[in-house]
Amino acid sequence: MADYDKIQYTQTTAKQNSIDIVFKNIEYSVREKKGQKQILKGLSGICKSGQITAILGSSGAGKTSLLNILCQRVRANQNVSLNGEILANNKPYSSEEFTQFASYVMQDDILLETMTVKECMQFAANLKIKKSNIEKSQKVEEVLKSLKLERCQNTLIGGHFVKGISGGEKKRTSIGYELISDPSCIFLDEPTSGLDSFTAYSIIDLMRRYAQNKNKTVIFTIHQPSSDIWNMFDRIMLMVEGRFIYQGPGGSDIINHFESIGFKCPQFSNPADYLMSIMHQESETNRQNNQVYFQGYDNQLKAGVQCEIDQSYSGEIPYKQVHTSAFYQIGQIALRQIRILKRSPILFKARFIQSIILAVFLGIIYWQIPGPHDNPTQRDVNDKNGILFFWVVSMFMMSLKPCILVFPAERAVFLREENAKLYSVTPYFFGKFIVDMFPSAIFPFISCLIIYWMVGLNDDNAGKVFFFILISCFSGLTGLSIGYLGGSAFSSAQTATAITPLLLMPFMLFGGYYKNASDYASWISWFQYICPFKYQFMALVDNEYTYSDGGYPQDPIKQLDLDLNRWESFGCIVGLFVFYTAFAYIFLSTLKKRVQ
Ligand SMILES: Nc1ncnc2c1ncn2[C@@H]1O[C@H](COP(=O)(O)OP(=O)(O)OP(=O)(O)O)[C@@H](O)[C@H]1O
Repeated sequence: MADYDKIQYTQTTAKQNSIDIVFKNIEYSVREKKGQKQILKGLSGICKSGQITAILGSSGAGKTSLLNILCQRVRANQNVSLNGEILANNKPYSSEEFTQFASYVMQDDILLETMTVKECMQFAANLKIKKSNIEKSQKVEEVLKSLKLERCQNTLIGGHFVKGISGGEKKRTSIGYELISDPSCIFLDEPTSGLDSFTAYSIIDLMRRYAQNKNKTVIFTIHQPSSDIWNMFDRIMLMVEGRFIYQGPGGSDIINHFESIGFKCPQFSNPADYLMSIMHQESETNRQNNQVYFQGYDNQLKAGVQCEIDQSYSGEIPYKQVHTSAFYQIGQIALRQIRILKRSPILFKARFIQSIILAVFLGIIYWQIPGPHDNPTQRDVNDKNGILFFWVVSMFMMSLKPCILVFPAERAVFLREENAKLYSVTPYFFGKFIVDMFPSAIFPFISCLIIYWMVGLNDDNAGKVFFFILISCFSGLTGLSIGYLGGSAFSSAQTATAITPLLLMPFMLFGGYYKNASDYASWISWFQYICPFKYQFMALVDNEYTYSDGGYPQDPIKQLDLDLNRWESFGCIVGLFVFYTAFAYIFLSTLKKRVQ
C-alpha cells in the first residue's frame, strides 16, 4: 500500500467513502478601525471527491480566508461576521467533526525542530490511529515511502537552533503528518510556496494520486503554478476581491471561458501566468476589468456551479473517531518532551554549562563571606544579603529564559495539534510541565552544590543546606510557571517573548531587598504578596542568619524588615508556584480562542 498508484478501489467502495465539500453564499467581513471590511462576497462552490481543487487568485483576494472558513477555523464574533452554509455531503459540520474526516496543512511548517521526521510521523500515528503498535509503525513506513522521505527519516527537522532537513522535506513531513490518519479530505494552504519547481510538482502529483486513487477530496490554495502543475488540476477556482471569476474544470474549459469574455491566452503561454497577469490588482486596467470577469462568471458559470452543488453527493460521512485516554496523551507528550529536552542545546547543554559557570562565578565574587563566628561587619552582612537575593533572581531567570525562547515556537505546534484534536489542553499542559519541572529543579540543585561552600553559607546542620537547595529549586520552578504563563497569556508569541522578562523589574523592586516591606505606598504594597522573590529571599535570609548557638550581632532579619520564618515563607512559595501554574493553565486553555 506504499504507493497510491497501486491502490485499486471499486466504484462502490469509493463512493461510500467520498466527501463533497459544498459552500453556499459565504459572506465574511471583519471590523476594522475605518469600518467593516468585506473579504468574501457571497461565494458558492463545490469541491468534489476524487479531485484536486486549486484555489488561485490575486494577492488579498481571500483564498486563505475561504480555506480557513471551510476548515471551520473562523468563528463569528463581535469583530467578525460570517454567514452562509458549509456542508460535507450536504450536512453541516462542526470543527470537532471536521477533524474526524479532514486534515489541514498550514502554509508554515509548524514542526518541532528537535524531532526527527520519523518521530513526528510516529507521534501523529500514536495519537491519530487506533490500531496496534505494529500497524501504526507500518503506516508510518508507508507514508514515509509515499512521500519519499525514507532517506531523511532519521534526520532532525531543524530550525533556528538545530540544523535539519530541507524546506521541501519539511513541507512533505507536514503533509505526511496529516496523511497518517488517511483523511477523506485534505486542505492545504499554499503547499508549494518557497519550493523548487520539481519539489512543487512532486507534492501536487502526490496529492493528485491521493485524490484519484483513494477517492479523497483535496483542496489547496496556490500561487503561480508551473504549466505542469496547472495541467494536473481537476477543478480550479479563481478569485478576485472576494468573488469568483472562474470555477470549473481546468484544461481547455478555463481558456475558452476567458476567451469568450475577451481575454485570449496567448499561444505557448502558461495559462496560469496569463490569468495571474490579468487578475492581479496592482494594475488599474485589471481593476477596471473586474466587472467583466464578474459578469462573465455570473452569466456563464454560476448556474452550472449551482447545478453541480444540487447534484453533490449526500451519503454518510466516513467519520474516524480516535479518542485516546488522557493518561495515554500525557505519556506521549511527556515522552516527546523528554526527547526535546535531551536534544535541545538551549534547554539542556547550555543550561548545564550556564549553571556551573554562574555558580563558580558568583562563588568567586562572594568568596567566603565571614559568618557569625568571624566577627562579621555590616559590609559582610550586606554582601550576604546581596548574594542571597541575586541567587533567587538568577535561579528564576535561568529557568524563565529558556522557556521564553522555546515556548513561542512550541505553542504554535500545540495550537496546530490541539486544533487537529490530537490531544486536549490538560494532557498537553501536564505532560509537558511535569517533564520541564525536572531541569528547572535539577540545574539549581547543581549550582547550589558549587556555590554553597564557596560563599561560606550557613552549614550549621544538613537541614540548612537542604533548605537552601529546596528554595533554589522552587525559584527555578516558579520561573518555569511564569515562563508558561507569559508564553500563553499573550496572543502573539513575539509579545510574550518581549513582555515576560519585563516582569522581572517589579518582582525585584518588591522582593524585599531594595526597599523595606513596610515602606511601600499602601496603594501598591499588595504587589509584594504576589512577588515570588520576596518569599524566596525571606526564606533564605531566615535560613542563613539563624544559628543554633546564637547568630549575627547585627540581627539582619530585623534590619531587612522580614516577618515570616523560613517554613512560613516556604508555604507562601509553594502557594505562589501553584497560583502561577494554575494561571498558566487557564491562559493556555483560552489561547486558541484568543489567537483566532
Ligand atoms: N482577520 C482579519 N482582519 C483584517 N483583515 C483580514 C483578516 N483576515 C484577512 N484579512 C484581509 O482580507 C484579505 C484577504 O486575505 P487572505 O489572506 O484570505 O488573502 P489571500 O488571497 O490568501 O492572499 P495572499 O495570496 O496574499 O496570501 C486581505 O486583504 C487581508 O488583509
